[in-house]
Amino acid sequence: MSKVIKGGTIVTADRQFAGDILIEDGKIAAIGYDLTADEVIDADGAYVIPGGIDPHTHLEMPFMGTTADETFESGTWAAATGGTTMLIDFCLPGPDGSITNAINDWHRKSAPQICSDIGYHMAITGWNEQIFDEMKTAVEMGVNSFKHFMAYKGALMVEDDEMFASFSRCKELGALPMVHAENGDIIQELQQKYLAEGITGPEGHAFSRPPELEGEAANRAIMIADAVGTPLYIVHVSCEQAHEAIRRARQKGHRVYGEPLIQFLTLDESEYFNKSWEHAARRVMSPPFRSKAHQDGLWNGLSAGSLQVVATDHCAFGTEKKKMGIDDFTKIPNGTGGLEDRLAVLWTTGVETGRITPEEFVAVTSTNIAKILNIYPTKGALVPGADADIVVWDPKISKTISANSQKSIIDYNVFEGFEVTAQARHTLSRGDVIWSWGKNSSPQPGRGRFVARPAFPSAAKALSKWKALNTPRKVERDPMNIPSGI
Ligand SMILES: NC(=O)NCCC(=O)O
Ligand SMILES: [Zn+2]
Ligand SMILES: [Zn+2]
Repeated sequence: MSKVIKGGTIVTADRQFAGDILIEDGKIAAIGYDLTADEVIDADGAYVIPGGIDPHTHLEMPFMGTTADETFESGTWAAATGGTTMLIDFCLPGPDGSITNAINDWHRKSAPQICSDIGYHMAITGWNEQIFDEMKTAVEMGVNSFKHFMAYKGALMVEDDEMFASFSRCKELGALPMVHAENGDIIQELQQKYLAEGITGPEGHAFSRPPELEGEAANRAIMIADAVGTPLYIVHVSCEQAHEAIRRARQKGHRVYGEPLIQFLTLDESEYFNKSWEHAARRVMSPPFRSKAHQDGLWNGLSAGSLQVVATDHCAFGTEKKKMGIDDFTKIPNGTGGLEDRLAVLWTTGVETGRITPEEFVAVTSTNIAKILNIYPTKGALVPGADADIVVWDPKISKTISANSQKSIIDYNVFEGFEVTAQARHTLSRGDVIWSWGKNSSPQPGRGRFVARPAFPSAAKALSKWKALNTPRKVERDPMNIPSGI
């Protein structure tokens, strides 16, 4: 059965125009005027945008001795109700260290639960021949991005030489290396320092992870990627120190991408000084929320193009699990929520204020990451042939964000009380309407699909060519000009 989305203003990453979108067999069949179909979806007075893609989630993440509460079912459903139609989740190696087994484990967990499409990044948390070999298999399984934690010493953290080896393997395979950029060694020292001083509350989390430690690690990761000759994606950029490193690298022609979180654009470190332990602990994530002084730079980066993607790092532990750190902030499971509210909060604080345009909104919530991860234009685009992952985005539907009414499974919301002035009137995933505002939509677990991502995004190919032209070469000397040995 064909559908047509009629009467809306279509917004892509580069323009806005009035038009209709015809959908057939889960794909966009045509974009034009006065199109007809079996079913009409009313977009009158609304925008029509590509479904949001959130490239940074940790559903059911085993972490810090527990597991994140947000499931693949509740997480993909909450995301869909907020206009996000694809998540990219992080696979973590299990006790056997196998990354291919980890990918299959994530398939086993996610497939029966997801109501919309999913992709994976693979975490590299050590280095050995098995990982070297299995990275090739992972790429063949449709995972073309590999995450390196420079923090979480003793758990997920890798050393510089391991990153160099893994980035080199990424280059060989045409895969994208990603980093969590914080100096894990110094964080551990500062954690012990503040605990010894009797600071055990969530404020200690912020004190022990100053922005300088993120900036240093961002510079280090950029240096390693440049030495190898590969692009680099820096996740959850929170501060000016990291953003400045990215700007400098990009001005030198390095292909470095930066991903601020919707939380970092709108919330700040004062949350950690709240007198309620629970309020503060619920907001413990890494890197921590920063002072307001950092927010303007992140916003400017989105409109200037030095930062490309707004994500959420949705890693949601309920309050009961946060209490694991009641006497020691280093034991508070790190992570907050955000995937349900990312688009509405960014639209309200960004587009409605004029900080970003509707086109930039589409770019940073969908199109840019689709290009970076090599799934454009199947995803992140409104063009014939693309998957019909589409949102009728209604700027006149407003709501007050609250844990009491959210679809997310956890018992709090870091955006509690935010008045947002835009919502998904309809969310379509591969042409199926999976959410409609004001209707009693319910999740359809298992209808989502894994989206395999081919390797060799164009940036990696271009960089390889340029590096090959400029690589250091042996100087051929006439033996006559070489002094004989003494
Ligand atoms: N970010 C966070 O606090 N938790 C999730 C794991 C990570 O991304 O570092
Ligand atoms: Zn991280
Ligand atoms: Zn993360």
